[in-house]
This record gives sequence, C-alpha cells and structure tokens, in this order.
Amino acid sequence: MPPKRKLRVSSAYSSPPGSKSKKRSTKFQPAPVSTPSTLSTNTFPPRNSSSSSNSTLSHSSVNSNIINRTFYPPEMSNARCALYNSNQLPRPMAELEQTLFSTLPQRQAINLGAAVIHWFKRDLRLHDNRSLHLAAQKAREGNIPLICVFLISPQDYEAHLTSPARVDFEFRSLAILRQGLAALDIPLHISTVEIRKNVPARLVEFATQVSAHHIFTNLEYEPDELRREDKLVRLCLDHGIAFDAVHDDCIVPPTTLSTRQGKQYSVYTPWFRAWVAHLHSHPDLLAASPPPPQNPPSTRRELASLFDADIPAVPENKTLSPEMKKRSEHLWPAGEHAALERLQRFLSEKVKAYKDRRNFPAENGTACLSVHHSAGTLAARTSVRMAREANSTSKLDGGGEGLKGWIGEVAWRDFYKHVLVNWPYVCMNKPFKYEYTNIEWEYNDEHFKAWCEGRTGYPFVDAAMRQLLHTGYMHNRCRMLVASFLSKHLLLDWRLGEQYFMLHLIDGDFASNNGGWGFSSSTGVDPQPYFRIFNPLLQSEKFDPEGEYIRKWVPELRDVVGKVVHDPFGRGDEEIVARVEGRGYPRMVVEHRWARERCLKRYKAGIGRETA
Ligand SMILES: Cc1cc2nc3c(=O)[nH]c(=O)nc-3n(C[C@H](O)[C@H](O)[C@H](O)COP(=O)(O)OP(=O)(O)OC[C@H]3O[C@@H](n4cnc5c(N)ncnc54)[C@H](O)[C@@H]3O)c2cc1C
Repeated sequence: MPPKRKLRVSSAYSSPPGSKSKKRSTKFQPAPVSTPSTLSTNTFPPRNSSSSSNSTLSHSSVNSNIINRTFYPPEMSNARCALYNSNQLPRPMAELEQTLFSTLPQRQAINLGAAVIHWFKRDLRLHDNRSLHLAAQKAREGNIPLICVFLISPQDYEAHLTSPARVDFEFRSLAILRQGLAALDIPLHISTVEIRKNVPARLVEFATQVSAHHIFTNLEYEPDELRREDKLVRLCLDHGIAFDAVHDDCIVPPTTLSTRQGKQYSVYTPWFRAWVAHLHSHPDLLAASPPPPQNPPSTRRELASLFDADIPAVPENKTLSPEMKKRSEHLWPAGEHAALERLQRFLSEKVKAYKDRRNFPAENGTACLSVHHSAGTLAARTSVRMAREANSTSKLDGGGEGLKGWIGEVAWRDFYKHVLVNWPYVCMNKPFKYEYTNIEWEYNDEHFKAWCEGRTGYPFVDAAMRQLLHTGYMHNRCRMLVASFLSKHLLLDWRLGEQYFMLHLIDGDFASNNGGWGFSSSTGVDPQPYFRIFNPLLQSEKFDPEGEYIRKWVPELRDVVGKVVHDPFGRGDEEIVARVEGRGYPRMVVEHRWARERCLKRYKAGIGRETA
C-alpha cells in the first residue's frame, strides 16, 4: 500500500547536498533544462503524430506523440471525462453488462453443440479459474469435450506496450498450461491473429470449425477489451453461439461496491472496509473453483490435430535476448505450480515479518507474486484465501499483522481495477484528476534517458532503474520513489514513466501500473498530495540504511563504504569523488531543493490553469 504517513525526517540530508558537508568537493549545478522536444524513440516504439490542435489538451499528447495513434484516438478532452463522471456517458463495463443481460434468454436457448470452448487470456491456470470451471461444467452436461483456445495478438502486445519479459513469461506459462490440459485430454489451440480487430472473427471461426456452441471467458477490464467482448456477444449470436464473459480477475467484481450515497469509492481506506465487509458476507467469492475433469476418452482421437500443433513463435519485436531469457527463466519460473509453490513458501516463511520488512528492497521481504497475478498463473482470490487459511482468524482484517497487511496489499490490485472500470478514461491517457492535465511538463530527452538508464546521480533511484532493466521487476518502495522522481524532480510527464514501466516490467498490469503512477505523481486516485515530495536521499537512508541495494545494482559504488554510498559526490572525500567519477558514475541531474521548488510552482500553476 502506498503509505500516507509523512516520513520521519531525521537525517543529515535534510539540507541540499553539499550545503553542510565540508567534504563535498564540487558545487552542484543542475543540468540545463532543455525546451520541449521529441522524445527519443530508442526507448519507445515510434508513434504516429497527433494532428489535434485542441488547445485544451495537454502539450504532451499533441507534441510528444505520447499517444500511440496507430491504435488509439487523440487525447480525450476534460469535458468528455466529466461526462463519464456525471454518468452521461455509459461506461464500457455497464454496456457489456447490459448486452449480456439483454441477450441472456437467447444465449440460454442455444443447444450444447459438439464442444464447449474456454478462451484463455490473462488467466493461465487450471485451478481456481471461474470461466474454465463454467465451461467444463457445460461440457460435462452433454458429455462433450472441453476445448481451450489462446489467441496471440501481436498488435495487442504493441498497443498495450507489453514487455518482452512479460511475453516470454506468458509463453513459458502457456507451454506448462498446455501440458496440464493435455493430461486431462483437453486440447489447447494456440494461434496468432496478426490484426487485433480480427480476434473476434477468428474465435467465431474456430468455434464454428469444432461445432462449439458455447464460449466462456474471463473478463479483462480495459475499455478496448470490454468493448471487444460486447461485440463478441452479438457476433457469436449471429452464428448461433453463446458467448459468456465472467468476473474472475478481481476478488470482488469491480462493479459491486459503492458508497451509501450510491457513489463510487475513490479513496482506498473506506473502499477496503467495504471490500472486507462484502467478502465476509459473501464467502462464495473466496471459494475455489475446481480444475476441469478429464475429457471424454474419444477426444484425443477425434481432435488429434489440436493436440499435435506447435505453439507459434513469439512475435519478433517481443523476443528476449538469449541472455535475458535465461536470467528470466531462473528468476521467474513460470506456470501455476511455480506460483503456488512461491505462495506457500511466502506464507510459511516470510509473511509474519511482512509488515516490518516489506519496505526494504535489499531484503526479500515481499511475495514476488505480482508476475503470477498479472499473467493469471495465480488468482488473487487463491492468494487471499490461502493467506486467510494461514491466519489465526477468518476475518480478513484481523489476526497476524503480516497476513492482515499482505491481504490489504492484494486488495490494492482489486481497488485499481475498480478505478479502471468506474473511471475508464484513465485508460485513455487521462489522469484520474483530469484537472491536472494542464500541468506543464518538461520533455527533456537527456533527463528521461538518464532516468531510464539509472544514471540520475541519485544512487537509490539508479539502483532501482537498473534492477528493472536487469530483472523486469522493481520493488514497490522503489517504484514509488522513481515514479515520484520522474514526475516531480524531473517534472517529466508521468505518462512517459508509466509507458516505460509497461515496456519493461514482467508484471506489467495496466490498472496497477496506472494506479501506482497516479499515486506517485499526485495525478491519480487517492494520491499522495502533490506537495509531498519524496526526498530521494532520505528515502535511500531510510529504506536502504546499509546501502546494500545500491551496491548490488550500481557497480560504480560497490566499494563505497558507509553512508557515503547514498550521496557519493555530496558526502565523499576527494578520493571517493575521483574514484566514482573515474568509473563514470554521474553527478545528480537536478538538485533536490531546486527541483522541489520548481515542482511545487509548476503543479500549483497547472492545477489553477483552466481546462475544458
Ligand atoms: C509506479 C508503480 C507502478 C506499478 N506497476 C505495477 C504493475 O504494472 N503491475 C503490478 O502488479 N503491480 C504494480 N505496482 C504495484 C506493486 O509495486 C507491485 O505489485 C509489487 O511490487 C509486486 O511485488 P510483490 O508481488 O512482492 O508484492 P507484495 O508486497 O508481496 O504484494 C502482494 C500482491 O499484492 C498486489 N499488490 C501489492 N501492492 C500493490 C499495489 N500498490 N498496487 C496494486 N497491487 C499491489 C500484487 O499483486 C502483489 O503480488 C506498481 C506500483 C507503483 C508505485
């Protein structure tokens, strides 16, 4: 959970670097701030430029190609966001629910057909999978085979900025899933659909080929995916097929909770109270769905070609280098068995100390399960259920501090999906606080590059960015810090950081990532107030007191002893400064106090600026 408490400031670093220390050898000079320019495409896929001249749009979407116009429309106006908030524009989830509701009688009247399909997406597991279970039940009713499908959509990977590490993890998990299904005589048909808008037609085509009359799938909550499923319901009906999309990814479906006044929660704490109360009164939401049973014996013979087909290749632009692939396989074993094993180990060995140790990135104090939650090799529901079973009480907000705290973290995942569903414009490049659209951001290529490469001169920030590049993962404390640093110290558009994270994280998940960036840049739901600006040196001393994390990820500082490692140029003597500089470690790109003042002024002015 992003902390709301003010950090206790007790360190000598409360002054700008060098202002007190006699050892500091050079005067700080912030790097010159360049005028807005086109950002480097080395780190981003090229964008089509937007031709919009609407002066109410933020500079970035118009001039910096921040929106990938190959797949998305230009930035939405604030006025249109307001229409969502006043319920004058229907949300994609509500539209899909309406379609599912109005077509229910027709869909229920459709006969069983020769097979039932489960369409896998971000739910790559046999256990505790709601849609898979429903599909298996339906197949059982008629003693017909269950057939599973996974469609690879390279354009979706591109549009969603899915990282190669994430794609690699998905493909490794698919191979494991396919083996597990095959052991039950259930085929998994995997094929590539080059053009993303052809996905619905391909699914219908396949269902027609195998004479399946029922398709089940779990919901994804991004607007494009909800709209796709909406179309699919009708397209399938045109072909005599019943399409059903069900809640699975969230423990409490995101349309369930609202305040007594019927409004949507936009603050985590009251939402969490309602979430806990709802689960206490609806225990079925935490119940496990059993894995599918064995298919009828004739399936192997009748559908032999589906069992024999190869898994298609990973799209070229999402292929990991052999070195990174090997590392990723070692760090992130794929599939649901690895997920369950990791969860069990965490619950038996680490969760007790979670509350105290979770904020220290040098320690292995968190579960490292986000990659599994995100690819669906582990249901968040399974995690919370097993955490509850390990607790001394069945109350989700009681018992051991570690378990209670951990359940609260998993709940953040649900919270951010609730935000995505209820404020869908967050998925359309708008901040939750759309009145913050007109903050004037910097578009400084050099600063952005320094941030991406872990060369800002702030060792804790740099260690975190290098951890991300090396492993595809970053500790939560560090995610908050580097996101704050990008948006507040460098005053770069937070959406650049949000996109960069998606392009590199192995656990990239739109809602959690967008929520984290919104919190850290103070533009999101339930955010850190904009005037609360992390001091990177204080964060470093507090959360990496021995400098272990820094030394692990920043080799230039590996032999810098003591607290000097947090700020080698500010605290080091001449010999250290010369050594570190000789190894090419950079000086700070911006000075903290100066950056803080600039940020405060810019946010204040931006919030006050009129937008439409
Ligand atoms: C800027 C920023 C970007 C982020 N991007 C992502 C992302 O793309 N994908 C992602 O899964 N998480 C993201 N997070 C949330 C969080 O950092 C990771 O979920 C967490 O670090 C994963 O490590 P873990 O599994 O050891 O977590 P643990 O501390 O063990 O937590 C258990 C589980 O709870 C969930 N969780 C924990 N914290 C959060 C949170 N703040 N928001 C949402 N879910 C949470 C995760 O599923 C996690 O696996 C982001 C946070 C920030 C500040």
